[in-house]
Amino acid sequence: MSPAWWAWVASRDSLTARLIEAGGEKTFRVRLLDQRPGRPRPDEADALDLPVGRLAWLREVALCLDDRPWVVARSVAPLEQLRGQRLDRLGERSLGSWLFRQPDLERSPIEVTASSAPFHPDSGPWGRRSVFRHGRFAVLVQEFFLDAMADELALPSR
Ligand SMILES: C=C(O[C@@H]1C=C(C(=O)O)C=C[C@H]1O)C(=O)O
Repeated sequence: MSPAWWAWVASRDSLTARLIEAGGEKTFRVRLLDQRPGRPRPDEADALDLPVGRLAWLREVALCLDDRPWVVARSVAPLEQLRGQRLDRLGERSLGSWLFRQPDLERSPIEVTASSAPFHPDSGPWGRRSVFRHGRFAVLVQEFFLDAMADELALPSR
C-alpha cells in the first residue's frame, strides 16, 4: 500500500473530519443510502460475535464532497444493544460525529481489504473495517474509499 493511502486507511480518528479537511472548499455531506433493521452478512455477524440470523441495525451512507461520493460506508450494530443509543435518529449526521463524542470509545484494530464495497456499485482501491465499542454498545463500521476520491486527491491507484 502506498504511504499516501496508508495515511487514510490506517487513520484511527474520525474519517468524517479528515474528509472535511481534505475537501477544502467543497461541501461535505453524509447521504443516507439505507437504514433499517436487517440480517448482517455472516462476516459482519462474526466481527460482532453476533449469532448468525440475529437482527441488527444496518446503515449505509455515502460520504460526499460537493455531492460526489468519496467513501461509502456500511455500519452494523446489534439491535438489542441499540435501545439507549437511538442511532436510528442520526439521519444525515455522521455516525462519527456521535461515536467520537463517547468518552470511553474503544476501537478494534483496523482490517483492510482490496475488494470494493459489496453493497455499492462504485469501485475503489481500499476498504477497511473496525469495531467501535462504548460500554456494552458495539458497532462494526466498514468504509470503502472510492476511485473518485483517488482522482480528486491525486492519490496513487493503490
Ligand atoms: C465512523 C465515522 O463516521 C463516518 C460516518 C458514517 C455514517 O454517518 O454512517 C459511517 C462511517 C464513517 O465513515 C467517522 O467519521 O470516522
